[in-house]
Amino acid sequence: MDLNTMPEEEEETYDRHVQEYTAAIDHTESAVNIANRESFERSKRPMKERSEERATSTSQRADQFYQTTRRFKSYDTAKLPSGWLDCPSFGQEIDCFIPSKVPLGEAFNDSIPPGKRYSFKQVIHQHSVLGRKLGLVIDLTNTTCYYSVSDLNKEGIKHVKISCVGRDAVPNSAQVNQFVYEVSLFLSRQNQTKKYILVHRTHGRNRTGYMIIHYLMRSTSMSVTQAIKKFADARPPGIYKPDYIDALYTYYHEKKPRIIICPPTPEWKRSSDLDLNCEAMADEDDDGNHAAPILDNCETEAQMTNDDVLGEEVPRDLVDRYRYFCYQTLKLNTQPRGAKQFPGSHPVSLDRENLQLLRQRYYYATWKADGTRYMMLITIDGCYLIDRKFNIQVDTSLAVKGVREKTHHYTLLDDEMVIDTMPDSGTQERRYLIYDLMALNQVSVVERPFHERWKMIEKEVIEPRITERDNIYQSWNPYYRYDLELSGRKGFWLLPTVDKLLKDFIPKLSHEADGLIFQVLYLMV
Ligand SMILES: Nc1nc2c(ncn2[C@@H]2O[C@H](COP(=O)(O)OP(=O)(O)OP(=O)(O)O)[C@@H](O)[C@H]2O)c(=O)[nH]1
Repeated sequence: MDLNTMPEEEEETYDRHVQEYTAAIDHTESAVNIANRESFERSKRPMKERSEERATSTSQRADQFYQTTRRFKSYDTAKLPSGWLDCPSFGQEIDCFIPSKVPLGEAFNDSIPPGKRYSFKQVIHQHSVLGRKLGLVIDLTNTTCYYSVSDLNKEGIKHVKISCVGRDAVPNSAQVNQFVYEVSLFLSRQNQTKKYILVHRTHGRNRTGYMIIHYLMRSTSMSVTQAIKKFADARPPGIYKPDYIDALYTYYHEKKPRIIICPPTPEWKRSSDLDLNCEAMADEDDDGNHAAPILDNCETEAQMTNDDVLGEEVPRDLVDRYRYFCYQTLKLNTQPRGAKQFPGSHPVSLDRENLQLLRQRYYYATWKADGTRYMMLITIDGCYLIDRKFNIQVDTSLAVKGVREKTHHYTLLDDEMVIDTMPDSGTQERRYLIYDLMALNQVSVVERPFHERWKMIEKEVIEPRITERDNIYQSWNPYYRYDLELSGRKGFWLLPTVDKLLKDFIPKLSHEADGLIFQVLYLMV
């Protein structure tokens, strides 16, 4: 196959334009001679070099061709997304990703000179020439008017739409999570043949880069700076909206180094943003350089409450999968989609009838922190909060992957979210007080005695995180803001020391306590 071969329907128009083109330009060497000479020289070079050269020479020819054909036919480019025509079609591969501008279907042919067309027919063709097989297209535009997915369906390429609404906003966490989820799902189903994922918004820079960088952050140990650079190298100039870059640093708890300079808006985008009066025009499916809407720690401003809705929505499939995992971990029988009720254990009141339980078992005591209970599921894709109604939301202010060599995957904790009010300043801070561990890296530990589980919280969750924090500070990523992670293990006391707990400890707490909890240590024999 050859990149120089256009898909069938275009051949006729293409040929006609080529004839017009060849007639219009002045040649000192005949076309046949040039073709023969080039073909001879090409045959002497290695295969890969040849196909890359073909791609370049095609685009050079297309450019010349476009300049010339413009003289013969006028194309109504006003219908195109601004800057689209001159924006390079796609970038280098980044692992399995190919960042791309939006392919435009045949309905746009009257607006695009043949050499500049970029529909899915060309996309598929061009990548197959480069030896790449597309398996998935992730469309981040907020419209369906650019192309029909029928060409993709015919080729067995999956199409996923994640509509990124909102001119001013970086994609929200739900959209980011859906992106990461779709990619992970796709990759987990790959067989031997590597298949690629084409990701596009309108021009394939800001939102496209933002999403791909999120995936890199969660699946590798790169820092934000490294991931931003990797994307920029593959798809120059990379993300050029400062707000998007800031949002990535905020999201992954990294301080932005001073040397990070946001590239200027590319020329092809700038010139298209000016109307005939040289006034800046608004984009139809892209956004301006507005303030980043989310993720800054605005919590300090508003008064926090236990009833605040924390975290952001996650895709439905993921909710079902995580619910089912909770049921399996807690050894409750159910079908994958039958997990509907919150499965966590619940204390019973210490009434007259239950008092005898204190004689049958050994207990630890702890204060009943007055907050909101969440089970917390840590996966490499993020930290999920599971509330008493069994809703599952992702919380971006909690531990996130991207800075760790090794992270928890499917570790399930039980905790109480409390709001601590600092005695001196009166400022509020959310804290997650972990009081139980149900699964450690996919393995259920509910059948182990509580004192073992409690030790495991310290050994497997808290201590590695502290070590990691120290490594992060000392080594390659001194910018990671560990202080934004607000979790700790809840303290437990042996029953004989309850008096101390009541008189000394509880009065000094920075949050409310409304009683005591007795936790079974093990049965008395
Ligand atoms: N199991 C357990 N629960 C705790 C602990 N600290 C606080 N809690 C909270 O206490 C709740 C159980 O208390 P109950 O009074 O039986 O239930 P409740 O009425 O839903 O709780 P509140 O809304 O806090 O009044 C749990 O669901 C947790 O939210 C702890 O250390 N262990």
